[in-house]
This record gives sequence, C-alpha cells and structure tokens, in this order.
Amino acid sequence: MKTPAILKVEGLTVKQGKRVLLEDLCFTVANKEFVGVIGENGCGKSSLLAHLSGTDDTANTQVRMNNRLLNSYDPKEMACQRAVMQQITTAPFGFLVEEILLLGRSRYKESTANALALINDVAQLLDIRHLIPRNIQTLSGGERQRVFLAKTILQLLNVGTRLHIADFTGKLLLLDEPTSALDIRHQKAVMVALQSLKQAGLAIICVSHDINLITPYCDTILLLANGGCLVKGPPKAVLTQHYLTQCFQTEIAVLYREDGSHFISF
Ligand SMILES: Nc1ncnc2c1ncn2[C@@H]1O[C@H](COP(=O)(O)OP(=O)(O)OP(=O)(O)O)[C@@H](O)[C@H]1O
Repeated sequence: MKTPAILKVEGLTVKQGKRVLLEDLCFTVANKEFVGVIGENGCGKSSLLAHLSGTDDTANTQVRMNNRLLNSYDPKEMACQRAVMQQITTAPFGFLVEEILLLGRSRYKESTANALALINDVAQLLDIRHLIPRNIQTLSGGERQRVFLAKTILQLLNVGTRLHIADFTGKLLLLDEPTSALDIRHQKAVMVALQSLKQAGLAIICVSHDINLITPYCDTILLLANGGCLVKGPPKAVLTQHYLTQCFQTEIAVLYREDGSHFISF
C-alpha cells in the first residue's frame, strides 16, 4: 500500500526579496520518507526549507501539509506538526541545555516530569545526557548541534508518549545541514537516530553537502540546479556523473562498490 503524502508542493517559486531562486517546484513527500536536498552554495536550499516550513508566507498557496494549505494552520498547531532545525545553531544568552530542550516542549501542556522524561529519551538518542546541566555557550560546535537537533525532535513528540513508542505519522522534520559540525561517530549516530524516527512514521527533509553520508539513508534525492529541480528520484537514479557534474559544474566521479552502493568523489 502506498504511504500517504504529508507534503504536497505545487508550482512553488522560492524567492529572496525580488530575486527568484527556484521556480515551479512540484513534488510530494510521504510519511516515512527521507528526502535529501542537494545543490551548490547559494542555490536556494535554506530558502526552500523556509518556504516549506511556513515561515515565508509567499509559499502559503503552493504548499499543503496533511492536505491543508500552510496558511490554514495557527502557529501552535503548526509547531506540533513540523519542526525546523536551522543551519546556524547559536544561543544569544547563557541558557542551560535543559532550558533549551524544555523550549522544545513549550507548545504542550504537560507536567514537568513528562517533559523531563522525553528530554531524557531524546538526550539518550543523541548522546547529550551528560550535557544537560551545562551552559549552552560553553559547548563545542558539534555538542551544540546535537542539542539543537534534540530540541527540534522534542517539538514533535505528543504529550504522554515516550520516544520508543512514539508515532510520528503526519509529522515533518526539516533539517538544514544537521551533521556539519559532527565527528564521524556522531554523524553515523545521528543518521541512525533519524532512520529510527523515520521508521516511526516521521517524514524528513534534510539539506546536506555530505552526499556520501546521507545517501544510504535517503529514499529520495532532490537535486537543485539552474533555478529549479534538476532531477528528483531514488539516489541511484539521481546521483549519476551526468547530473552531479551538471549540478556542481565540475567533474565528479561516481565510484560503485560491490554491494551496489556508490561513493561520490572529485
Ligand atoms: N535574507 C536574505 N536577503 C537577501 N538575500 C538572501 C537572504 N538570505 C539568503 N539570500 C541569498 O539567497 C541565495 C540563496 O540562499 P540560501 O541560503 O537559500 O542558499 P543555500 O542553497 O542554502 O546555500 P548554502 O549551501 O551556502 O547553505 C543566496 O544567494 C543568498 O545570498
């Protein structure tokens, strides 16, 4: 049986001011689908995420989430259905990590004990339990990135659930380079964690420059170039020398391993 679509994008134009970055984008994302978004610097990936998240209201009539236009959601309802992790993870004040994580639960009416139980679950998943009492401004870049990813995931958990039994069907996670500051162990751990959330129903759209890292976890890749979607499909069909060279305007090699997976290099 086909998994129902959570996101429907029809004729979306992505702009910054008057400048058109991406034109006439049409695609759907299903529950339990992991979509990787790839493209060169400045092509409009972060701007696309802003449009899909509803923070840029020019997309209001071109994007539907769970069959509803984005502008039909009130902010609280929207916050419980989709969460966004921005590319830059900074905190202007010296909040404790626990306070940052509690912000992820601020839209829900629940006991502190319930919120702390969920925080503990997600902190365990992302290996940040030891950071909970720390001041966010004293963390390394990779530690901070994992804390903000945890806060984003916490935003999507229903009241009264626990992470290991959570159902994320109908919820959408938008990630902008979530592993850019991570060491190789934590890169893998985060991708495995995202895969487990996907198995629990979550739809994930992930912008990344680390093609080799995300590809094994992607069901679909959206390759952006020349002001639009150059090609969209399963990694094998999209990550060809032809499309990658066209997208990045440089010679790119695709190396095939015996197990059928591939590795992109220059
Ligand atoms: N607030 C803004 N005002 C004006 N121009 C902007 C603004 N934000 C982004 N841009 C421009 O829009 C274009 C797309 O930016 P965007 O951040 O979406 O690119 P990107 O594909 O995510 O790039 P990168 O891979 O470098 O993160 C860039 O040329 C950028 O300079």
